[in-house]
Amino acid sequence: MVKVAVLGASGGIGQPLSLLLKQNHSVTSLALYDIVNTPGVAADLSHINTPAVVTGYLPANNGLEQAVTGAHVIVIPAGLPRKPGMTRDDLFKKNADIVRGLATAIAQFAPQAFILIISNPVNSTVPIVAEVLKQRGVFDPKRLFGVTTLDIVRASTFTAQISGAFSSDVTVPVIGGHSGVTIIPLLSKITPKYEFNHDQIVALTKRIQFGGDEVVKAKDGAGSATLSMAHAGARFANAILDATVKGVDGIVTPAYVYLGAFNGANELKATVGGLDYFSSNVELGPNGINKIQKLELSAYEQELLQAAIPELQKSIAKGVTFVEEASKL
Ligand SMILES: NC(=O)c1ccc[n+]([C@@H]2O[C@H](COP(=O)([O-])OP(=O)(O)OC[C@H]3O[C@@H](n4cnc5c(N)ncnc54)[C@H](O)[C@@H]3O)[C@@H](O)[C@H]2O)c1
Ligand SMILES: O=C(O)C[C@H](O)C(=O)O
Repeated sequence: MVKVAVLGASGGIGQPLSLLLKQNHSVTSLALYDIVNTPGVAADLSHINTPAVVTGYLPANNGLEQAVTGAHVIVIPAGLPRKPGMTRDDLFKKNADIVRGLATAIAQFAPQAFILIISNPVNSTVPIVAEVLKQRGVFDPKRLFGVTTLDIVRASTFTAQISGAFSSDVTVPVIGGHSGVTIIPLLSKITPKYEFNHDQIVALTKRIQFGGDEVVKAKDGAGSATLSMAHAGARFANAILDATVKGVDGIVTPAYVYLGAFNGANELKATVGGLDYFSSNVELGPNGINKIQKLELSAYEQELLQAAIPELQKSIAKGVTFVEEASKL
């Protein structure tokens, strides 16, 4: 059995993400958990003639426990989205609590699962989940991922609009974190190779860093990216399933991870100011992360990294402190 659980499955991301995961024939069980509406979403998806058996859970009757128990992959898009004028960090107060609660249940009922965090602010919510798992002695850094795939998707789209390439053929590694200046697109590493001039690099970098704001502004109070995020979340979840269920070799993709217990982590940590969490290309294997790749940066990208480090430091510390304080209550 290959069970995938989506926590926050009734939301703007949760519903289309669950739809896309229902298309993956490796998935035999799809468990949808939310505080509202999952019976309806599950009934609807369950009529699609793909293998996954869909079940919906609410908090009543140990719904969260049932949703995560036995899950191979758990994807978390639960939590509030931004409105215009807000930063992702403005979501911390509400979403930190939500994510901590979900992580507590995962630690107890699904400690072996691959955990994919979408809820913002990702730069802090991933440390929150890690701290909860550490406190309970079940943290495996190879299995916890902050999903930054939307930045990679945007980077392909925005760069192709300038270079004229087919966007689906373009790969741009995006490293750092998932918020404003912590998002560092490596345009020097774009494939197929393309030489942007400096003004183009500066403009594209800014657009990729603040791509989320474009959607928040256009939605005008109705939330943030949901459909493109569902695409990105499914793409990342499918990569994890391919590596860990089908045994597909050679999958490399950026993700925001804890720098520990896999090849390359210490070397990378030394080049990013000692940060405990960072997004870079990870090489996936049957047990999750095999290796994280080192950075090769242009002079401009090095400047971007220096701007990102203090921001990331603050966001990571905020997540860690939150769990420490909460556990004293
Ligand atoms: N990582 C990324 O690139 C990325 C991209 C887009 C959005 N996001 C983030 O994803 C999150 C969700 O965005 P959305 O647009 O789907 O929001 P949404 O409000 O449409 O959906 C969120 C869902 O979470 C549910 N929820 C709330 N508390 C819960 C709990 N304790 N347990 C389970 N479910 C709970 C809500 O009922 C709702 O259905 C936001 O934090 C947003 O900022 C991240
Ligand atoms: O911008 C947001 O708040 C949502 C998400 O992080 C995004 O990048 O679209």
